[in-house]
Amino acid sequence: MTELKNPFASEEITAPFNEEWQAKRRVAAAVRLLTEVLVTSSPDTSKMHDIAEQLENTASDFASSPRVYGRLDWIESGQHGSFGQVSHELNPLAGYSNPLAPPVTTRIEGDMAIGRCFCGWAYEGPPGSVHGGYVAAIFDQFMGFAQKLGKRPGMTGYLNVSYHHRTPLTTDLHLEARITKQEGRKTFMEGKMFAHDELTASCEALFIEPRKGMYALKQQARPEEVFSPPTARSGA
Ligand SMILES: CCCCCCCC(=O)SCCNC(=O)CCNC(=O)[C@H](O)C(C)(C)COP(=O)(O)OP(=O)(O)OC[C@H]1O[C@@H](n2cnc3c(N)ncnc32)[C@H](O)[C@@H]1OP(=O)(O)O
Repeated sequence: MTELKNPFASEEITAPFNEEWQAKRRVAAAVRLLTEVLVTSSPDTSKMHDIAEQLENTASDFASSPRVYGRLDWIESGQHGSFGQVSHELNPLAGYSNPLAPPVTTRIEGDMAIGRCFCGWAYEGPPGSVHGGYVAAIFDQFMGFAQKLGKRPGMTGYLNVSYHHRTPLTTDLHLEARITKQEGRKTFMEGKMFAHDELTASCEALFIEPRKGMYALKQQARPEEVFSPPTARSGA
């Protein structure tokens, strides 16, 4: 079971597996900063075109290194860490090496899961507030971690989110979750999100352990095609 052991479950941020991830965390932090600056600044247009060219060159330079697509490929060589360690880095909500991740941090305290998150201006939906889709995504990640309490890890069957108050940007968000019921492969949970002690959102979630267990997912077919993001130059 160590392969899928969850490395998110510490109050401290788990250290990177090796120097490669340490460097990638730094790059990811820089990209996060870039995203924050992009959506909160207004340089003149020609300066922005210059910046875009620099970034395009940086991306090409990056892309010329060996490419690895997907966590299964990342673990294949044994050089980049275990499935859990790679997930810890690349998870789209909690991965320190993935600039899409705010990131969400998580830990277990007794029979509760506790989480923390902080969303900058790039996450704005309603004015000054976190986009509701991101609130749901944060819950999905957090509840997916919290099901660890039940020891039957599975995938989200449903996630019903209630939005009580706006969830503010640039504010420490506190998350709590607990199991309400377990029936065989099914784990039912409830979760809450707070900002400054105010309940902003809550959820009810069902996670279902797949018939053949989570390991079976590793045997399933993986996407074949290499994804090339559209660029402004290609007109998208
Ligand atoms: C360990 C880290 C995990 C991290 C998770 C991160 C969170 C995620 O983003 S997961 C991604 C989003 N979720 C998904 O993609 C899941 C897609 N769905 C599936 O793959 C499958 O439907 C799966 C695995 C959930 C269940 O499939 P399977 O194992 O075949 O279940 P199956 O035997 O049909 O049903 C089991 C039970 O669950 C119930 N059930 C299945 N789906 C649902 C559902 N959506 N809602 C309610 N009940 C359901 C069935 O009715 C059945 O109940 P009972 O035993 O009482 O008859």
